[in-house]
Amino acid sequence: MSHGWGYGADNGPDKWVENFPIADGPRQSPIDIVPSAAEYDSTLLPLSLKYDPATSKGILNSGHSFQVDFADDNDSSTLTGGPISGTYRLRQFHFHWGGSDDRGSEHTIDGTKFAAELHLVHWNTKYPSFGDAASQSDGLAVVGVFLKVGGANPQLQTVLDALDSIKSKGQQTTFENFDPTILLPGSLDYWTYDGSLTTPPLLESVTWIVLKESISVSSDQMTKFRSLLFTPEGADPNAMVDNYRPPQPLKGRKVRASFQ
Ligand SMILES: O=C(O)Cc1ccc(OCc2ccccc2)cc1
Ligand SMILES: [Zn+2]
Repeated sequence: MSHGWGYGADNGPDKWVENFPIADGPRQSPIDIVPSAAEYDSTLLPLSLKYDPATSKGILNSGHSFQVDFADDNDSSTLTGGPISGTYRLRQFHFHWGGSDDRGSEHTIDGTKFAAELHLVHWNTKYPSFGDAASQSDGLAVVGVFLKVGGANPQLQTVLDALDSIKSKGQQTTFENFDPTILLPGSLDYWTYDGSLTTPPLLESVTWIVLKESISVSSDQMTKFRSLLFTPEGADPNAMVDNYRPPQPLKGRKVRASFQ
């Protein structure tokens, strides 16, 4: 049985290049964001995120993270404005987190890691499907939100309460009437740059939109993330922690800021 990619010593981020040579490509993600080196771009539009809670469908343990999936057969939940042109549909959101509160985010700010990072994944409706869009240079737009340890986050808790039902890889359950807007911080100021999926197949199809303002998460809530397993029911249990890729070389890319 081929040993699929993961986050362990034998199949983790340093090994991905063996099966996915694009891992050493020119626009890989995540990156370290250096605010003082980012360029304010006054032509960047405000983000417009319009989500319909009726589009949320279910929550799944993918074996790499957990994700909430959305119906994307119409324009009920979309991202427009910001650095992108046209309309991108919300497909799913998921998180990356650490084995302890001092690490877990994929992007970093001046080298600072956060405890976790939320990714809201959208695809460009100029393409017929998510799968088609995922292989195009302007196919995806991911909004990244840092989770900073502090007070408990009640809005996040509704998601965490569902995790007991999807402890093992492959488990899923319904997750309806959820509006991901409630997970967003007050400010939608952002940095943006051209990058990639942060997991295999590492496709260089993502316009990254990383919010400047974080949302809060308590240390107890972080413990809930770590109760998930990378492994399927019945296998030796392996805690789902440190499911993040470290920052990748910038290779000359510019990071733009929507704010001064
Ligand atoms: O947010 C991220 O981590 C980037 C990312 C976004 C979407 C995503 O979807 C899985 C997937 C995408 C394309 C092809 C196969 C699988 C996988 C990773
Ligand atoms: Zn992600």
